[in-house]
Amino acid sequence: MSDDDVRPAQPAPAAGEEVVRLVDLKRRFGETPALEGVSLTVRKGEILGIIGRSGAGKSTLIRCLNGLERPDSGEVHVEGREISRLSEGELQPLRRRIGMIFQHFNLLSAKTVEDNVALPLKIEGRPKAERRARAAELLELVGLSAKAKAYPSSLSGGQKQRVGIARALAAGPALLLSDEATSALDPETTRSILALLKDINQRFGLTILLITHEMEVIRSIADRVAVIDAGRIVEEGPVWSVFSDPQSEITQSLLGGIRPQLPAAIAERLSPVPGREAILRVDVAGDAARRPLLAELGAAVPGRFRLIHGGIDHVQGEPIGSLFLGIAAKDGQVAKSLDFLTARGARAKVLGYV
Ligand SMILES: Nc1ncnc2c1ncn2[C@@H]1O[C@H](COP(=O)(O)OP(=O)(O)OP(=O)(O)O)[C@@H](O)[C@H]1O
Repeated sequence: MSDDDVRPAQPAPAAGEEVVRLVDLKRRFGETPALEGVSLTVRKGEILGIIGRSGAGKSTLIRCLNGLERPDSGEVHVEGREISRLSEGELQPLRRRIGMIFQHFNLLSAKTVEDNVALPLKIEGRPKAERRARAAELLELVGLSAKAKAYPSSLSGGQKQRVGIARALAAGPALLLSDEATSALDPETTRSILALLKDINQRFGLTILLITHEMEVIRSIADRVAVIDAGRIVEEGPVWSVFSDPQSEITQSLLGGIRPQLPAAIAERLSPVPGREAILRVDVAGDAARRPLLAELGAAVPGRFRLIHGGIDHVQGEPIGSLFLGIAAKDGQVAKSLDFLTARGARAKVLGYV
């Protein structure tokens, strides 16, 4: 299919313009605050990941964005238009500017794959021939042309989500909202669906806002990440930057599974009382992660040290990493090593002693 096919039917904002802007969004359910003043923007062509634990407010945020929920206060701008006070009738055309994909796919079981994909166009009253042609193009895009006449029950989870993606793109949306779209899929299928989303984003400049509770999803495809906790955005920034230096406890905890951790056998023996060997955590990003830091440390600071665990990863093409070092706690070697590593742009701290 050509680039024109996924371009929105109405004029879209210029590159870098805000597709979504939320301003101080608040929503309570009785005594329960779901959103406590959320402000964020999504710019054209970017993939913003919103991550948070269960109950953090993610679904409420999405529902405010597509007009299914009205905030108590604050503003929801989609393509420059404030939508939070619009009537149902006024919301209908705007909802077409937002495609959605869901954890459980939400396909109609009594309709064929191609009819599911064409459904948004049928609702718009577009002619049958156009619907057929568009469904065929989209099914080709998601690699499912052979399944056009099949019913959803005969598809795998990954195939169902591909149909969901094709359907979400049918009306040429300005924004794709992904609500835990890979949470029900196995890791390999998850990777293929995320690769498809990234491909669509890069080829057509489609703006994507994805909601997830998995950092791996953010790491794979998002440009920016916003961490939501108890109805507030607690941290936001480019993915590599947040991953390399997470500020909030919740972000650190969400990253726990994918950042190197001190091996349990050593963590259990760790003591705050200075002993034979100091255990250091050294976090590096950008230039500090590109240099031969350990060789330089060995040459600059005399004494014995060992690499216990860690490595360098690449996120959005930026090297970031965490290293755990054991350094002999004598002759000032620990203090000299800390000074040296800090001067080289690393973040180094003593976790304890063994
Ligand atoms: N309709 C509702 N009535 C009452 N409380 C609600 C309602 N919707 C959400 N809440 C509450 O608001 C808070 C935020 O819920 P929300 O569903 O937005 O979180 P979430 O991050 O999407 O969680 P999950 O990942 O489990 O879906 C929770 O405390 C939830 O119990």
